[in-house]
Amino acid sequence: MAEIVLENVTKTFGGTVALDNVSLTIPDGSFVVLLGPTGAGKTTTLRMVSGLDTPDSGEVYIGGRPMKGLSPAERNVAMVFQQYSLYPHLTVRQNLEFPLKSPLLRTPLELIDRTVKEVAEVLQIVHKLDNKATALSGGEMQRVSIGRALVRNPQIFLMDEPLSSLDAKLRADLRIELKRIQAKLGATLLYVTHDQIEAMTMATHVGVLNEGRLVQFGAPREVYEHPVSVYAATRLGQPRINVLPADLFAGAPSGAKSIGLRPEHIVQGEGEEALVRRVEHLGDQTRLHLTLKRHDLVTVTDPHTPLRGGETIRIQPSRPLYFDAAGIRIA
Ligand SMILES: Nc1ncnc2c1ncn2[C@@H]1O[C@H](COP(=O)(O)OP(=O)(O)OP(=O)(O)O)[C@@H](O)[C@H]1O
Repeated sequence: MAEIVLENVTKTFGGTVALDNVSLTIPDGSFVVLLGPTGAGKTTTLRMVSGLDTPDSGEVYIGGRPMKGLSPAERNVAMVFQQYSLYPHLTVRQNLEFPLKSPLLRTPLELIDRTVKEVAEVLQIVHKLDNKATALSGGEMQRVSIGRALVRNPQIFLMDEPLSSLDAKLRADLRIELKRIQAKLGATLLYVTHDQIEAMTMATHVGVLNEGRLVQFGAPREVYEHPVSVYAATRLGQPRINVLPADLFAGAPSGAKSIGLRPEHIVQGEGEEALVRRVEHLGDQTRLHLTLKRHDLVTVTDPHTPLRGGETIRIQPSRPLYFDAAGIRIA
């Protein structure tokens, strides 16, 4: 496996700057999740690493080697996309064998057999090896797509929203599976998602992109607890961080324009009076939707709270984050 380095990478399409001078080091064996809304530059970053596209300026290194001029095949990276890219007329076994049967590789047949078996075991699809790809469920098809990446034993895995077309239960199962596979192989994985739960649960590092610029890179907990800006703070956390005018509560430092309060960082019992608009019982937790001086906010509370809509409670911040007028964190 290998470290990936992007050094001052810029890519434009016509008038659109897709990546703006991005420098990023993806450590060997890490699971890096790129976060950002549509158009932030996530897929473009993957394409720069894969060799499907090339930077206008800057350089990509894999395992210390500059990648300029090297094709995707020469880079030894494997990609998994949101849409399964299986051959429908082939069996699962044939789909898994396919990447190894490239004449370029000249892989011995016994090795192909062994590798396919090992990968099928890891992905728990051994019993499906002789099924046609079309006879699989969506989750199984995506496992086979991931398997096609795994058999090649690449230096790097690049995954672009591989779980987003699956239902919630399968997504949750495959999240755990992917993390397990990555840990087992010690693979370097660069992963794009809109799903912040995937980011929090799988990533060793997250990279937050905003309009082609990398605005923060660090462990998910680090970005969650110490975001550099409102933008970075709102990328992680469900329910989202409450961003309110700083003067709603006493104690804001000078220059603070807004206060960021994670739902779990609101203490009940004393402080400002807030109206309970709605009590949302989710089973393992209960959310309170509150209104404080005409501002809406969400907090979490005891799952068995007796509170009901229409009541009032007192709240105050614990561990507040403060941001200036430009949204940059100042405290
Ligand atoms: N081939 C292309 N031609 C023209 N513009 C492109 C091309 N590829 C990307 N762009 C533009 O570059 C910007 C970044 O796109 P990119 O696909 O990297 O975003 P993204 O963060 O992956 O978004 P999404 O979450 O929608 O996939 C966008 O404004 C997009 O429209």
